[in-house]
Amino acid sequence: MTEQAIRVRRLTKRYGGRHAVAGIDLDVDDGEIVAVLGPNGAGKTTTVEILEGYRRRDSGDVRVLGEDPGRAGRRWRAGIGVVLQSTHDMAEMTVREQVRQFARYYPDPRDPDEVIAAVGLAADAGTRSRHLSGGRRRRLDVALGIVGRPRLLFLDEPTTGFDPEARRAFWALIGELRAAGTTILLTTHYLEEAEALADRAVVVARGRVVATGAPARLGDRAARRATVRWTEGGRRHEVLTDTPTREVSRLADRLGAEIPGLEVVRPTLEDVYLALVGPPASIDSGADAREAAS
Ligand SMILES: Nc1ncnc2c1ncn2[C@@H]1O[C@H](COP(=O)(O)OP(=O)(O)OP(=O)(O)O)[C@@H](O)[C@H]1O
Repeated sequence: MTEQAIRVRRLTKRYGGRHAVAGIDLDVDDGEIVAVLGPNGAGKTTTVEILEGYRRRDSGDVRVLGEDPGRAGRRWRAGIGVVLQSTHDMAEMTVREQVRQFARYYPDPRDPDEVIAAVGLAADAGTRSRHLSGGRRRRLDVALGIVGRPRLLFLDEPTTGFDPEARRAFWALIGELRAAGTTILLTTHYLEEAEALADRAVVVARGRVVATGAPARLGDRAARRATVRWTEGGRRHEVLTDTPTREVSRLADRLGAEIPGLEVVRPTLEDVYLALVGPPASIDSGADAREAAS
């Protein structure tokens, strides 16, 4: 069944006089994993919460699993799974109790114990959630998001605060959901997360889509350009080029086989992303990557 899971046209939402979402278009096919990337305040959560039916839009056309989330009923809700940014509090209940309770909300849930095992929490099934580490707590959130066997899963910044090991384990879990055919829309600040997980990335800044495409090809032309630097006549020289190999070979003809101080630098995905979204107010690692590349 190839159908569009999400179709959004000209979506807007204002808070007071300010646009949080200023005309977003978004398409997600069935079975696709799409990452919405963007800095703090870009409008990602507002957009996703409108798609989940938790916020009202001001204008625009929104279809999620064929329905308008602003009007859809319980049957529609049973088809979506949601992992919010900040979680509900059932701190005194154990992992197993929470997953079982959530399973009761759905007409055709997965087996709670299988879900607990799938997210790697089998050893913690009897643990109260307030005793779980941040990473394990997030796995429980995912378990609650998938126990209803959703066709479409929303993950809002699922790995914020994870250490690298927990992040990789989480990525593996998403890979399993992908293999099972789940459609996933996730928001993230992490470019490497979009690259690891998503078929397509949609970059949002100031309430608008500023780029869309396969994560590795974001910014496309800019991503293929390279900077060639070398030393000649006691000075550093630099050119920006689409054809660095030809440039280097021309230099070699002119300067001899060993070109003094030769460097060929391609922009990292971080560089391309930062160029798209503007100043990196909230993207510390991006600033580092830029410094390292320059
Ligand atoms: N309930 C609200 N009332 C007023 N303004 C809001 C509300 N929710 C969000 N905003 C504002 O709307 C803009 C977009 O916020 P949103 O949370 O959608 O961005 P985001 O991209 O998800 O950011 P983050 O990565 O920090 O979660 C921000 O300027 C935010 O301050």
